[in-house]
Amino acid sequence: MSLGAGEEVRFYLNLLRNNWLGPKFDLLKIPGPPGYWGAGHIPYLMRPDYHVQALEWANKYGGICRFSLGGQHIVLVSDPALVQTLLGRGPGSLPRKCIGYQFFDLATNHLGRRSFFTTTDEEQWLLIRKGTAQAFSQANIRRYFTCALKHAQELADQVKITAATSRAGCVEMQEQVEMMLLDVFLEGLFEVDLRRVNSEDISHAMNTVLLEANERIKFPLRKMFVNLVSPRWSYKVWSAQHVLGGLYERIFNTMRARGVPPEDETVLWACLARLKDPATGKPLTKQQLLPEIGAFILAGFDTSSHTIAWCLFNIAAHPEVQRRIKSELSASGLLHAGQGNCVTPRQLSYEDLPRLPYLNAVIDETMRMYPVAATGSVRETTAPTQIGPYKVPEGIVVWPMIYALQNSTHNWEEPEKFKPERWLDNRDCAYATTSSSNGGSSPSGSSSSSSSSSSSSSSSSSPFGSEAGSPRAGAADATAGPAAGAGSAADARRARRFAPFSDGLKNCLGQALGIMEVRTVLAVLLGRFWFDLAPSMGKPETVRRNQQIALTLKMKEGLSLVAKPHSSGKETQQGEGAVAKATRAASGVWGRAAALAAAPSGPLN
Ligand code: HEM
Repeated sequence: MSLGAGEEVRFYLNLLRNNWLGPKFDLLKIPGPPGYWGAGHIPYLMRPDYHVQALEWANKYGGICRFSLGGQHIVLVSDPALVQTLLGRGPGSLPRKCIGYQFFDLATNHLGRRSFFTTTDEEQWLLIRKGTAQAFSQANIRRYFTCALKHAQELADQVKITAATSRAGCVEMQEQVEMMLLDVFLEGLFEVDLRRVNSEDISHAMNTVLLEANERIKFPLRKMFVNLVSPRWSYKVWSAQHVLGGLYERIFNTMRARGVPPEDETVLWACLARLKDPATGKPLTKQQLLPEIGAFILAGFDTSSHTIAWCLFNIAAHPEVQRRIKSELSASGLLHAGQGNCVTPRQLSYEDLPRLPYLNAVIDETMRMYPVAATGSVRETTAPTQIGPYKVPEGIVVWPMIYALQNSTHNWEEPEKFKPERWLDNRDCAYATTSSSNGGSSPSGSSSSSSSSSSSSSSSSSPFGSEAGSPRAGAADATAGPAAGAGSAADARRARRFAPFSDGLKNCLGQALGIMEVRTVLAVLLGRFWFDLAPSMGKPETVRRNQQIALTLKMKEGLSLVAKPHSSGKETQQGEGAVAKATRAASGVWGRAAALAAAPSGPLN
């Protein structure tokens, strides 16, 4: 599938038709902000945090509203029931067919070919999705856990050294975590020898290309001007594409050199290497595989690493939350005891991960407030379509926007507040309590109320993917193939107001891996360090204002934290005292837990 001009011609014909020719149905009845003649709302969206602007419109105009990028009309949807329908598997769902996705190809290959993530060819998507689903099975996630744990411990060692040698113990975490998870991905899923990879270069190249892709999404015509207006930037993007292309090619060559993998090998590279072109019956060619390798790398490290960075930000900004996490870790024997050289009483195990309900509530609340795929998942109408009470023509971009779904005042009470407790107090927190049939077009948000009546405790203790009633219920269970849902049929019918991994057939394939990585890295880091925001970050409000979309949501200036190892005795007086108290109080529990837990390889060093 090449990036042909056909796609763009179709796009501009749509613009013509939607603006001047052809029926508009109810399009112009959809409420929305006034825009500029010709440019529509582009000027409003040029800000780096354009998702915040979109949220403001959703709050003001309701669960369905409209704006435009030049002549391209966009219907922004944040009503949970309607989001569910649009992304779902049943009638009313829309295909992921939108010009915006083609810009991801900048990062996945420099040959101009579509990956299964961006293609409109459903056969290509199904071939890859189905053929690689096994790579994300429980057994494999457990296997990748070993790799993630090793790298998380190395990261913790690195943080300790950097904190000891830098001014005021400051460590830049966003980039560190990014590079570390790239290593996990390459080593765990592709079994690449990391000595031959410069993670820093790859990570910088990915960021450069994603920044450019992001600008093109907002202004598709940019491609024509950027070479003229900014040749130096163009060259930088081109070079970055080649750095990424070089990595994908090396991975491909390594895969081919390994030969045909045995049937029982289901790690990602083996699943990819086994794929056959349905047309020829032969293994996929280099041209076919490179974009797919790129798509997995693109999707697989930026997302998890920025989620971890946002969690660390929230934790550092809320000392009371951090103390509670420490006491939970302490009760499980996973908090550094405060003596010796950073030794935790026992090694973190895979089974521990779902058994840390408070830490997991912090992760869920962070993923609600700062979903890294904030601006996913975009869809497009391919025929006149009913969107809630409105009928819209073909070729309209419909945007069930994750950030607006999870942060709008019509879906949540006090959405701007960081409250991990909401996940503990209400096991149905991920779901809207009522669903509208009209798509919630009322600005008052009558479509779905956030008030929760249930107060049963949810200490999600079941393994990943089968946490019925948990935020991830209904998410794809990789073991069951592409379209499978792990939640009950009743859960699948309930409207979700929390979908950080998107929903429906094309939800996140790697979500079990992502969650495992986030939990593992946080448990290891928080077991060893007390984190404060570095003074250079300013107040938490400043960080919130400095959000940036570079396809994923990140902190514009990175995340600088003061990391205080528990052994240094440098924790803040308040923090240290409370943690020590919690540790003593929990020592009885820990004693029992330690006796029960079979620590596989003894204490950490
Ligand atoms: C916390 C971490 C992650 C988050 C929040 C996340 C979120 C998402 C979202 C929202 C989508 C849908 C995007 C759209 O339709 O526009 C998606 C797709 C995808 N994600 Fe993730 N993701 C995460 C981690 C991962 C990891 C670790 C992998 C590993 C390979 C991965 C692989 C994929 C793939 C392959 C797709 C495309 C699926 C398809 O088109 O069928 N993700 N992800």
